[in-house]
Formats: sequence, C-alpha cells, structure tokens
Amino acid sequence: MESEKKVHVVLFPYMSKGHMIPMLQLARLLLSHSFNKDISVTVFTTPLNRPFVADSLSGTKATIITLPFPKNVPEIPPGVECTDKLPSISSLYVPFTRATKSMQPDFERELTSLPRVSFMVSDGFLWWTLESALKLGFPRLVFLGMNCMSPSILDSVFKNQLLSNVKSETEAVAVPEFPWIKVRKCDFVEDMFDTKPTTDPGFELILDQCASMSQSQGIIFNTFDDLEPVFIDFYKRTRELKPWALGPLCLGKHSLEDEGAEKVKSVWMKWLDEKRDKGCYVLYVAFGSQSEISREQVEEIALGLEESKVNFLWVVKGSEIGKGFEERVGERGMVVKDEWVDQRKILEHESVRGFLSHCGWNSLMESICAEVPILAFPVAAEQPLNAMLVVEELRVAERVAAASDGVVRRGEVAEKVKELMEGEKGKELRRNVEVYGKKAKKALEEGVGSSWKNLKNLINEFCNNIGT
Ligand SMILES: O=c1ccn([C@@H]2O[C@H](COP(=O)(O)OP(=O)(O)O[C@H]3O[C@H](CO)[C@@H](O)[C@H](O)[C@H]3O)[C@@H](O)[C@H]2O)c(=O)[nH]1
Repeated sequence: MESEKKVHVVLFPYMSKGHMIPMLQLARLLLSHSFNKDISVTVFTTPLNRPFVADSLSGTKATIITLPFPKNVPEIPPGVECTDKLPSISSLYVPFTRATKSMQPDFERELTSLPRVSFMVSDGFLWWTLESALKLGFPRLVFLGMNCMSPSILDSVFKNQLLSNVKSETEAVAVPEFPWIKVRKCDFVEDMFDTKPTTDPGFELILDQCASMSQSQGIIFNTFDDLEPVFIDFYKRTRELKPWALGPLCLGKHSLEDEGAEKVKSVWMKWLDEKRDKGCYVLYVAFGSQSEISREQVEEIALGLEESKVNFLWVVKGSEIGKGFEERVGERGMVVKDEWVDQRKILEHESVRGFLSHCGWNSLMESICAEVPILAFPVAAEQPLNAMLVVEELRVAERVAAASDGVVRRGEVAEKVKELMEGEKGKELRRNVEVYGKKAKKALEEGVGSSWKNLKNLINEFCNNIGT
C-alpha cells in the first residue's frame, strides 16, 4: 500500500491562537521541506477553530480533522472552543484544558481510520494525547511553542524551590545551573514556587502535563541553534527528553495569499504606507492574542505613548482606552480595536522601527526575524523569562520597569519608547537584532540551515531514514 511508505505526521495544537499559530507553521514547514513528496500531515482541531486552521493552511495538502469540543463543561460558556474567547483566561484555563480530555475517544477513533502514523506532535497542554500515542503505537513529540531557555529556568526554579523562602518580590536569586541569570518572585505566576497540595487543580494539571511530557519521545522548540546555544546544549546534556530546535517557525513559507496578488489593504497597512512615504518611523504596540491587562495599566500605556510623541500603531484586544485619547494623538497614532491583524506583515513593514511587546514567544520571534528591536513589557505566563532572554542574553530589547505596585507608569513608558525609537540604546539594539535576524533566516536555509537539518534528522529518526 502506497500510504505505508509515506511519512505521516499528526499534529494536534492546543486551542489558543498563540499555540495554534506556531504548530500550523510547523505543518507548513513539514510540507515545504524538500522531503515533501513523502510527507503527509493531518491536523486535529475543533469545529469552531477549523476556519482559522484552514485559513492558515490554505494552499497546502494538509488534512484537517475536526473533533467535537466537549459540551456542557461547567464554567465554560457554550460556543467557546478557543482560549481567546474565554471571559477570563487566568481563571478558566484549568477547566478549559481539563475538558479537552473528553475528546480522547473521538481522537482515537479517528486515528485508527488514518494511514499509519509515523509520529505525532501534540501540544504539551494536551497531556492525554500521549496515552493515545502509546495505545496506538506511535511516537509522540511534545510542543510548547516556547524557546529553550524559559522552560529550563522554570524547571530549575520549581525543582530547587528557589524562591520559596524569599519574601521580597524583587530580591534577585541566582539560578544554580546558569548563575549569571537572576530570577525574582515578581517574574513568576503567583505561587508557582510554593509547594502545593497535590489536590490543587492547577498544580494537578501541571503535574499531569509534566509527566506526559517526560514520557514523550522528544520536545520541539521554536528556536534555532545560534539563538540560544547555551540552553539548547544544556537541555541536550541534562535531559532524557531530546530537544529539537526547528525554528523560527514563522519563517516557514507564508500562506498562498501572502505570496499571490495583494488583497484589499487594511486601513492600518495603508496608514503605515503613508508614514513610510512621509519618512516617519512607527512603533508597533501589541500584547498578543489574548492578554488581560488592567484598565489602569492600559491608561498608563496610552498616556505614555501620548507623552513620547512617537508615531505608533496599537493593536488592542478587549480593553477600553480612556476618552479623548485618539483625538489628542491625532495623525500620530492609530488604534486598531479587537481586530485580527497580520502581525508579521506589520513587523516587516519598512516604517516599523520598534515593537512594544508583551513578550509572547511568537511575537518575539517575529520581531527578531523582521529585525525590529523590542521594548519588553511582559504581562503573564513565561513572558518575563522570554523578556530576560531578549534583554539580557540577546541584547535585542530594553525592558520597562514596573513601580512597586506592579504598574508601569506613563513616564517610564514614554522614556523607554523614546530611547528605543530615537536614542543611542535603540541604535545598539537595532544593530544586534539585525545580526540575529540574519542568523534566523540562515537557520531555515534549505540544505544548510541548522533548523532545516534538525528537521531532516528528526524525520529520519522517526521514519526509518526515508528520504536520505
Ligand atoms: O491580531 C493579531 C494578534 C496576534 N497575532 C499573532 O498571534 C500570535 C500571538 O502569539 P504570542 O505573541 O506568543 O502571544 P500569546 O497569544 O499571548 O501567546 C501565548 O502562547 C505563547 C507561546 O506558547 C506564549 O509565549 C505566551 O506567553 C502565551 O500568552 C503571534 O503569532 C501574532 O503574530 C496576529 O497575527 N494578529
């Protein structure tokens, strides 16, 4: 049977844009790799996520299978199948994620009707997919959409209970494995360093995810060898779970739409064109697909941008900005509210010279690839660790400092924004990010790039040397 000779990869992304996007980029990368004649890819998702998945995979031969999302889950409003639609991600992440396990029987039924699976890449949050892989006899690789440094630091903080006895939020403690790196309590999700009863639902979920991860056959990082060699090497030397650096995934072939004739231009792209034509530089401001920022913080950012006097494009999700702001900044600023923008295209625009970012890993990778220096404004999750990587290790970013109440004040925003866009520091960061941007492109160069070769090796390792 012909299908028996082929490499068949199953991908199962978590239902959150920040996780789906890099996994779908991985699908494109697999299908455009020079083994493409031998590779087929099946992506699992749910009905309401299907349009986004299909759009992201347009023009490829990927097969999409939808599984019904669990119904009647207490706390999860009907019709919510993606975390960006949750009324609160911080309080509903656990029940939402737990509910996905009810998809397991349907998932396994579908798998048994598919051609033999060579290996599966599933999101680390979907811990139960390992059971399915073991039951049906194929390898599972785990994907978190992260870099290699952040989970390495998180592991150390957690295992060594590094911050458990530290009272101050801002006291810096050295990480034993990487002593030049200092962590502070305020850089971690509340309570993650305290020992908890194993009955705590959030803690229980993490334990299940970690157990499933450690029994998997490998872990894929959205990074590349030249970006964080120390951390990738550390992971290789000290972990049983084999790391595969395959990024930057955002540099895989864009959709056909991107390559073909230009669609109708959005108002913000036209606005960027106008700024370029007038020789003006623009700061891009965005906080990812779903971040929850307090009203007070949004207001401070707005006033800081106003005070900075720079041109800016601000993509806002689910937040209200104080009255009169847009009128006051006039032509200098554009605010895009609750709309999906093509962030990669914005970052690649000639007028964009800086990125005020919440430090989601996809955003940082996209900024590095577009050679745009960053003003790091971490908000949640592993973002403060990502900020450390880009600020302290790579020196492609500057970081805003929060006041003692955790809020970053307008004056700080204004000062750092000006420095990034017009100051000496901004110039230095731009020089550095240009170097990494070039290395990023090299990593995926066909036949020679480190990530290109890593992907080839991964396919060979799990598919009995097909294509060599
Ligand atoms: O209007 C929009 C909004 C977002 N994006 C894209 O959406 C992705 C957002 O990803 P990311 O920057 O990583 O932010 P989050 O959505 O917050 O991502 C979650 O997932 C990431 C990967 O695991 C983590 O690093 C973050 O901390 C976590 O919040 C990026 O590719 C953006 O280009 C758009 O294209 N248009």
